[in-house]
Amino acid sequence: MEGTIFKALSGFYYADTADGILECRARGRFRKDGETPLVGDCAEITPLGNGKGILERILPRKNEFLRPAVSNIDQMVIVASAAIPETDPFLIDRLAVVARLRNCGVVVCVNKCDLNHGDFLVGLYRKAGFPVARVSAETGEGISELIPLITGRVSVFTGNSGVGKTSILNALEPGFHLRVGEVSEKLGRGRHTTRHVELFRLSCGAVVTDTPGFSSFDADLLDLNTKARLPWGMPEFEPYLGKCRFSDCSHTKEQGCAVLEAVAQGKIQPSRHESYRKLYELLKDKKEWEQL
Ligand SMILES: Nc1nc2c(ncn2[C@@H]2O[C@H](COP(=O)(O)OP(=O)(O)OP(=O)(O)O)[C@@H](O)[C@H]2O)c(=O)[nH]1
Ligand SMILES: [Zn+2]
Repeated sequence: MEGTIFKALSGFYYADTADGILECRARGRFRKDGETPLVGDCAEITPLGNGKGILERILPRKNEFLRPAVSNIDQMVIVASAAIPETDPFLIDRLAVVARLRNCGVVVCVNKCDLNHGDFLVGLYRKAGFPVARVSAETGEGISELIPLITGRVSVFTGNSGVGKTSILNALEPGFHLRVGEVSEKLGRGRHTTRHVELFRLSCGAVVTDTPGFSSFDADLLDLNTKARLPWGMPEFEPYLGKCRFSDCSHTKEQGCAVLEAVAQGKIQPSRHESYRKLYELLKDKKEWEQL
């Protein structure tokens, strides 16, 4: 039978199947082949009775991420805020590049609008072409506009620490006290969490996970192929790609660059191009083998 892995914990994989939830072990072959089942995977499972099963095979993935280790994600919901802690647009841009280059959609969710409307962020990302929801997890404002953006899809909620990811998930599902405050203060430095990754099905039909602690997906950013494909990580660059004077144009400083011209004409926003340039510099000196 087939099942979707929604939780991985201490060597057990919990899969949602037609027969309900099965607690599974992976066949020894997985370890031998260096293959790790991920939360989000669709798997072939042999049921063993008693709610237990064996993972036989992972079906082809639509995408996969390293940190958090999840697969088959439809979209990244990037939670941002113009109130404390303010979100740096460069972070949003970085996350959005990772998502797009992994065949994963992006929704920008500007939270804490009860404290600050975040017009700058809302305008910036609407103009860049992303679906944007403006919400307050505190008052519930805008949450009804977020729901259609996530219904029927698997979303990973991410964004800088304290921006309100968990609060939004709780606002989406009242009474769904998603690991609130499950934070170890003992470790001293900042917020360290020992949470596992888990997919949750909300009653509105959305499947969600929030990233354990904060993940900038930087490991994913530096992964294979990002450098060559970076321009395709910026959706509003697309109409101009292939139209530069030089075919190997980096779109950072060249004469006859169609992307730079679009920036000059106000069709691409300077802050988005600036993020692209920073990412380009970051990835420029990475040799292919270092990116593996
Ligand atoms: N005023 C206001 N406060 C909010 C809102 N959303 C969240 N907060 C507060 O912001 C703080 C952080 O919220 P969390 O939901 O824990 O943020 P998080 O993004 O999950 O944080 P990490 O788990 O550290 O990644 C809490 O004190 C919340 O009560 C909001 O819309 N308005
Ligand atoms: Zn160019």
